[in-house]
Amino acid sequence: MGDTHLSPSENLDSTNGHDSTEEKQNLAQDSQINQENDDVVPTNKRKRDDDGEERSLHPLWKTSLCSFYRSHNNSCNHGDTCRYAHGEEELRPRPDNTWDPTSERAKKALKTETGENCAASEDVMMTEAVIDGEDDDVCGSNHVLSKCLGIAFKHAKKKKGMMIGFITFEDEEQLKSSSQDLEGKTIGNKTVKVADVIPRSFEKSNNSNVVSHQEFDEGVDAPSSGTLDAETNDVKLAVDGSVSKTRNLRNVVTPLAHMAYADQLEQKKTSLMQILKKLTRNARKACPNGVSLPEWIVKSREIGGLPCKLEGIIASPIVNGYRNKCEFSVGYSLQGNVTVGFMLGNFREGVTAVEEAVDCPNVSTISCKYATIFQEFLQHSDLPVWNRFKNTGFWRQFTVREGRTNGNTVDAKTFGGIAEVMLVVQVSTANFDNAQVAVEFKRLAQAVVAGATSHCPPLPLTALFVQDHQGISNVAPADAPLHSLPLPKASADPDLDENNNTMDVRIHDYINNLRFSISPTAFFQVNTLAAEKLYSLAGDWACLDRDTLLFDICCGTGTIGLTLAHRVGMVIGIEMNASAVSDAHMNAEINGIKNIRFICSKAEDVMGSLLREYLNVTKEQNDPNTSRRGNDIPDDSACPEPKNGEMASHVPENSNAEVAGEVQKGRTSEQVDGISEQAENVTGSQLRNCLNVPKEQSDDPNDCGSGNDIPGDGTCPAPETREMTSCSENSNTEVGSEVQKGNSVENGNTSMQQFRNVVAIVDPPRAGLHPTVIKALRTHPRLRRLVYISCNPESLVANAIELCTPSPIKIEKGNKDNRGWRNMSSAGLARHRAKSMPISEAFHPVKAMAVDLFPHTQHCELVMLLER
Ligand SMILES: C[S@@+](CC[C@H](N)C(=O)[O-])C[C@H]1O[C@@H](n2cnc3c(N)ncnc32)[C@H](O)[C@@H]1O
Repeated sequence: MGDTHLSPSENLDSTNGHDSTEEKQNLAQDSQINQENDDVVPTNKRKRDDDGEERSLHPLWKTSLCSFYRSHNNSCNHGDTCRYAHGEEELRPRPDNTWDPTSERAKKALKTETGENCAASEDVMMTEAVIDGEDDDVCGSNHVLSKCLGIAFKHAKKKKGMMIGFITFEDEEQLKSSSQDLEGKTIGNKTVKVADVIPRSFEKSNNSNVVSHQEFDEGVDAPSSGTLDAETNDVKLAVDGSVSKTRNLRNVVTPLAHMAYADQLEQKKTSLMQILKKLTRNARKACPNGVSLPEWIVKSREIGGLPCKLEGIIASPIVNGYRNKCEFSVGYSLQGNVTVGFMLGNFREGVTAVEEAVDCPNVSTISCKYATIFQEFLQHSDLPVWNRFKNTGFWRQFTVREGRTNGNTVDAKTFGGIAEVMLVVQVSTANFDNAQVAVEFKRLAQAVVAGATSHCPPLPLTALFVQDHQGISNVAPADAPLHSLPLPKASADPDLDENNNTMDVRIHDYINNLRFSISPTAFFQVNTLAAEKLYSLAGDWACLDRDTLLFDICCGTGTIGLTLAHRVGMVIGIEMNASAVSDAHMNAEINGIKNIRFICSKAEDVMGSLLREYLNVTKEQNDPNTSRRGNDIPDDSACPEPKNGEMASHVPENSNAEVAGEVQKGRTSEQVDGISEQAENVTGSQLRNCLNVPKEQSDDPNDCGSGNDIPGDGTCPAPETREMTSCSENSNTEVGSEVQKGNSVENGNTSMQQFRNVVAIVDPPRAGLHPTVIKALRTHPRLRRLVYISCNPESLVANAIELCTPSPIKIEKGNKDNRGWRNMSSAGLARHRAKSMPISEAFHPVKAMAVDLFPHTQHCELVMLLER
């Protein structure tokens, strides 16, 4: 699941079909390719604005890359910090508009293929994408074509499957000659095919109904020229060139707000049921010939085709003003006024109008008040607001994050329960004079403090940050520069202290009586009280006891693992966002929780290695009679006993190698554990070092040394992945040292203890789990129970298809039937991938439950228990 904050793109998902069929179809049309086993290079021309200014990219590209990547791989792997989601960053030319394969960056990127360190960055996206990809790779760039391709193909030669590259040309002539050069070119055993990218609906020039970007841009500056209806405050949108829709902000942001809450819940439940049925249908279709249908599919007939019972939907404890984080867009209203609010539509549809969020019931009173304060400030600012078409301007986005006191409920009418507020203003300082910027920031701080204290009672105000982001979309990378602005002391509010300008300022919230420290960019569930219910449910379904090793996959600031740590032997949290991991460490510390470790990495890069590392058991250790049991926590009688007999049949007698051997039967080494090449390269010792587990200790599961003798050099080995790099390098050095400090020293003695139950709770971003993670989870026989939490039921279903479809008796060689994958739904792609899953015992869906974290919207969390 992704951060469900009210970003323009996200809060509009429900109505603008972020995941809708319509979008999939559009995405599928991104290029005209439908080839099998060939490298295909869709082409496109670089556009110029009517004023002659060269646009850095064709609007089509703004969403195409990641969308394509997603539709192709069903995951873009970049989570909340995904810049591909908007595609612009990577599609922008480098400042010098060249890609130099001899540069240090390129060399470093290339080194990854040879097993050396990779300092992958945005600029090496081309190669990064190729490295990232697993079966089929996608890359895109409008860097100078030929050099890029040279590098990309060099990687592609070593990879299997199809590779796609999007290329932009300066002019028609270049397009033509390059296409001719490329068409039919062979690289290794692959042949390049060139195809045109199909423009999206609003870009089709022959469609007179479509509102062009230019028109809209003019509409923004001079409202009378746009297709605007100022009287009704509505905008007529040309969608797909034919359908005209009328929207207002309340309908866009909270489309269910007109319904009674009970009816909203009922509607969500009904639509979830429809989505869940796809799991049954697709797993049935994917069930290999000669393999009998699993019992859950057979029994699904008794429950209307559902894969398991949908037990119900848990209501949100509060329905209005529940959001603890709102990301407001900055732009112009339909009347042409500078406005802080939400966008009326999707940029992809050509909509940039921003309207105030006054009538959106999910937004808290405090957030609304701060949006108004900021809006009033902007209306008198000397610096311009961001222009989404020209990619120029200064003020971009305004985020309000709230922290509650323990035990209080959020009351939308007062500020009850909200004790802390953090404001983050996103700006783009490039092209602006430093001195002017400094003056403006000072004025901003004064305005915010004055606005806060002018209320009675004064609005809470804990910190004010500015985030400097030059990219085209507002989705800033995790390492975008962040500065804290000093808040002037306000006489009316003695709590506001001018000295609170350190970067350490955070807000806090409480879940299950634990205190969580939240840094400005870290993920935290937006509906805290409902999240509490979600985590409790996940914990109950996970059947935890002191003999449980819990993997908290995509753990964010550690909330799930930390709230459940007291119920298990040990938690391993895996999270790719460095500041979230840093928060997670702090949260463990402030709550005195020691049996938890956090790993700062993409799950796909470490999951297989971690499972091998932690589940390296001997027969004795696997024997229920000799394994350690927690005495102080009784087993939950509602939970089935782990099937030790079954485990024994999967877990070999002795070594790790034998574990692999068992899984390996009938497969190539590449398939073993389903670990990608790069993940395989993360060795046990590298992980040990990142976890600060000394070799002697981790090699011997019975060695319960104190871990105090860990050499404190604070370095990790040079790993293959960016995330492992992050343990030791560059911007993540701090986190690296956090990881080193972590809890592992104190808990070194539990690091390699064996646990009878091994459970994973996964809570991925909207795109779902990376295929490599799915394979790792599915092919590790000791993992018997998996609780899947998702705010995107479609991706849960897709991942569950892969986890629950029975293996064939024997993997068919040369199963390369990827014809038509471009038009496949996520479920269809999952079915396709399920066919090449290494032979392994499938999970089965046991039960599902919805938890409503997002009243008034169509979104909802879905939890599913999978067992085997
Ligand atoms: C939906 S949030 C869940 C966070 C946490 N479980 C919670 O409830 O607060 C998803 C988290 O996954 C992280 N993430 C995204 N892609 C990831 C990946 N490939 N590997 C590890 N973490 C990832 C994001 O940074 C984000 O913190």
